[in-house]
This record gives sequence, structure tokens and C-alpha cells, in this order.
Amino acid sequence: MIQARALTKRYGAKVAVDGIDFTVRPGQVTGFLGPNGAGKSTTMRMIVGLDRPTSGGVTVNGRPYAEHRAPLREVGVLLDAKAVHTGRSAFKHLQSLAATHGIPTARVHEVIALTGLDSVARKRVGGFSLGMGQRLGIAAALLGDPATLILDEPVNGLDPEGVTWVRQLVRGLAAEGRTVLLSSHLMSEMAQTADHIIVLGRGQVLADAPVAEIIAGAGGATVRVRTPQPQLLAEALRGATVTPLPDGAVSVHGATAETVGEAAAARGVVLHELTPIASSLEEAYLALTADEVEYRSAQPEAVLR
Ligand SMILES: Nc1ncnc2c1ncn2[C@@H]1O[C@H](COP(=O)(O)OP(=O)(O)OP(=O)(O)O)[C@@H](O)[C@H]1O
Repeated sequence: MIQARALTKRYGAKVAVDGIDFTVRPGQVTGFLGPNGAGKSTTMRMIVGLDRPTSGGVTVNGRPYAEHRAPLREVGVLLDAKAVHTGRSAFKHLQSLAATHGIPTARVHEVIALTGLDSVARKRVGGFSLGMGQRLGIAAALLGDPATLILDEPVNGLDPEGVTWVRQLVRGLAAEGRTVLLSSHLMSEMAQTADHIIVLGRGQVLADAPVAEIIAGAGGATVRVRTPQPQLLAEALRGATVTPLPDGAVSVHGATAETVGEAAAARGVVLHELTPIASSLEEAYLALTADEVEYRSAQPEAVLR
């Protein structure tokens, strides 16, 4: 369990984290989202004692990180996989980490097997690919068999097989009752992996809810319809919003596919297509963070007009 109360971090005049409260619960995967500069890394660094809060605080399993006698056994952390640039082998790297934390070598072999590093465990870490480095970072996070895991962009650089592996791993860890906090910019991946989402924007919590609730909050699903009689359809669908789409179809908001089909049948409106379109976590996320992006790309205005 991770609990933040009025957690604040200022760098000079810049407020990176602005008095936030949240709880990350055990037994589920919590996704940590937000635009670049929203304060995710700063928050994660404060959780594991790498940054000091300006005010407020955060505890892991009931205590500030620094007060844990054996922090590696409480919290496993992957913050910057590239931080390990060493001439040592993966095995030696993990073994020395284990030795300084009183963890037996048998556990080193276990995490190497768990993360699929067996064939490269004796090779120099300096020569690892980004994906292998990520796996090594995850192996180090798992070393102490911790109840809480904090993984910043764990799928960064992984191939599709690796992405699926991380998803299954974190889902399995949560199913064992552990607390898992996971950041990623890949929304489709997050939608498949997380149970709960916390969205940050400019240092504040914009949303803290189950994934399904966040998606529903974006305005819900729409129905895509193609008909040669769009005007008649709009009249048949009083109360719903019918918007023309660029390809000649229309988008219906505020009615289910069943309602649209039945209303069309009752009025004798011909339908060539009737497709329910579920809104995605990505759409919900973009709607939530539309006003909070610190570094915005130029909009292609011609397309918007
Ligand atoms: N050491 C620092 N000194 C000054 N400002 C900092 C420092 N670290 C972070 N910041 C600023 O604090 C804000 C939050 O940064 P942070 O790295 O926590 O965001 P983030 O959500 O992790 O972003 P990203 O998705 O890009 O990793 C940003 O405006 C950043 O420029």
C-alpha cells in the first residue's frame, strides 16, 4: 500500500507536485498516467526516498521508505533501467545487490529465470539491448520479493513478446496480493494491464478511479451509422446527437446501437451500417488532460476547421 498525503515538491518557483493525496491499494495494478512533466517521476522518486518532499509525505506499507529496515524487501523499484551501465555480468550485478541486502544467491537464480535472462546472465550488462536492460531492471526490482512494486515505463524498449510478458507478470504479482504502481505512455497497454488509474496533470490529481469508470467518464460510447437518409434518422433519434463523419457516415452519441436500429426500423429508415464504437482509455485520457499539457504540439489547424 502506498499513501500520499498533501505530497508537494517544488524546484525553486516550479511546483512539480502540488499537494496531492492518493492511495495505491494492494491486489490490483494501478496505472500512473500524465503528460510529460506532470510530476509522475518526481512522485515516484519521493515514494522511494530519492527526492525529499517540500511538504506533506508519502508512506509505503505504513512507513516512509527510509524508515524501512530492509527497503528492497518492502518495495521493488524500476525507475531508470538505463542507470545500470556496468562491465559486470547481469548475474554479478544482481548478486552484489542481493549480498548487500542479505538476500540469498538462490533468489538471484530465481529472478534471472523469472525474467528470461538465463541465456545472457553471464554477459556484460554494458552490451545489453534496451529490452534486456529493462528485464534486468525488473529482475532487480523483484529480488527482495517485495509486497510493493513501482515500475516506471517498464515496457519501454520491449518487443511485443516482452510487452505481453510484463503485462502477465504484473497481473500475476497483483493477483498474489501485491501493490503494483505502473507508469506508461502506452494507453492501449495500460487499458489491458491496469485495474485502477491515477492521472496527474501539472502536479495535481486529475482522476483517481477504476479503468472502466475513467472510460465511461469520457462521455461513453457512440454508434457509427451509414444511411442514405441521415435527416430522417436524426428526426427518429430525438434526444441523441447525430454528427456527420468525413466519410459520409454519421456518429450517434446518446443512444445504443439497439435504440438506433429500432428507431430506424419504426420510421422505415434504411441502414447500411450500424456499429457500436466503444470509447477507449486513450480518448478518456486525452479529454482529461486536454488543458494540462505542459509541452503541446502545434495543432494542424486546417484539419480542425
Ligand atoms: N531536478 C529538477 N529541477 C527542476 N525542475 C525539475 C526537476 N525534476 C523535475 N522538474 C520539473 O518538474 C516537473 C515534473 O517533472 P516529472 O519528471 O516528475 O514529470 P513526469 O510526469 O515524470 O514527466 P515524463 O512523462 O516526461 O517523465 C517538470 O516541469 C520538470 O521540468
